[in-house]
Amino acid sequence: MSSSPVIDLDPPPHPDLATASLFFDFDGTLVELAPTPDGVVVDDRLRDRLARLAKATNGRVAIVTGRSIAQIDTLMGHHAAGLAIAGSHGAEWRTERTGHVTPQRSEALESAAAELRAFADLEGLLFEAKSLGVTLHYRQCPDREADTVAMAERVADRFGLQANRGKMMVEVRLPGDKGRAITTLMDDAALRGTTPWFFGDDVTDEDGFAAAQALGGAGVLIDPPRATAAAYRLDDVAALRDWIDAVLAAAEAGTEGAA
Ligand SMILES: O=P(O)(O)OC[C@H]1O[C@H](O[C@H]2O[C@H](CO)[C@@H](O)[C@H](O)[C@H]2O)[C@H](O)[C@@H](O)[C@@H]1O
Repeated sequence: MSSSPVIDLDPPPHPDLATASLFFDFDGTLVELAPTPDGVVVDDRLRDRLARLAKATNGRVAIVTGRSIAQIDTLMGHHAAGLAIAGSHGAEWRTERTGHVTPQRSEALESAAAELRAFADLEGLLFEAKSLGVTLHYRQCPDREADTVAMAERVADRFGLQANRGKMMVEVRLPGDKGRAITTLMDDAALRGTTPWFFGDDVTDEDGFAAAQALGGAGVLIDPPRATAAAYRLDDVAALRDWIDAVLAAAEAGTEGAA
């Protein structure tokens, strides 16, 4: 079987913050991955970086995540209030103008969650309950991957829900994707006509990269080289933090580039 070679991508240039809208995935992009969902570290330097970016872009900074908005609020504290957030892969969102827009949890989701919780208990998986979905994590028992994914896909299919895979996990949830999430946020009067940049690490971020590009912007992969719809790449969370610091330093010194 032949597969096309993966071409490495350049690091992103500095965006023109006067016209850019910046969208960030959370886990693996803004914060380092941890063994468990509750184990991630959100430090004050990250909160400070996001606040300074929001100031420099006139508020056009958003988190676009597979986590629920409630989880981001818990992890970010009151700093989350200053940012737009699309949670649950875009099934819910919150901006200053719209407030929190979210569908109801469906009976199908309740039933699917009960079945998957029982499966997780039996298999020794970490079960994560979220506002509009559930995640089965096999990071602690990678040999359970195939069975776990198969179970999640069966249950999603039976209850008319969406299953998707991510890093060492599979989710069952209400429909949504990060492309739609970015398109929805970009329709806000404050963002319309600006240039979207989306930074993400996981396969579920690929829809977001494609949407950013379709809207005249670009995706930035935060991961080792792989086949991707992103136009640029940085190695990891630390490299993204350094890049943000350089962008902020240039902007705050009044020497910002205009990509
Ligand atoms: O869209 P994201 O913001 O990247 O969220 C995707 C999922 O992230 C979380 O899981 C991932 O991070 C965990 C903590 O570092 C890690 O243990 C796990 O293996 C990763 O897949 C979160 O728990 C999920 O709910 C999100 O959907």
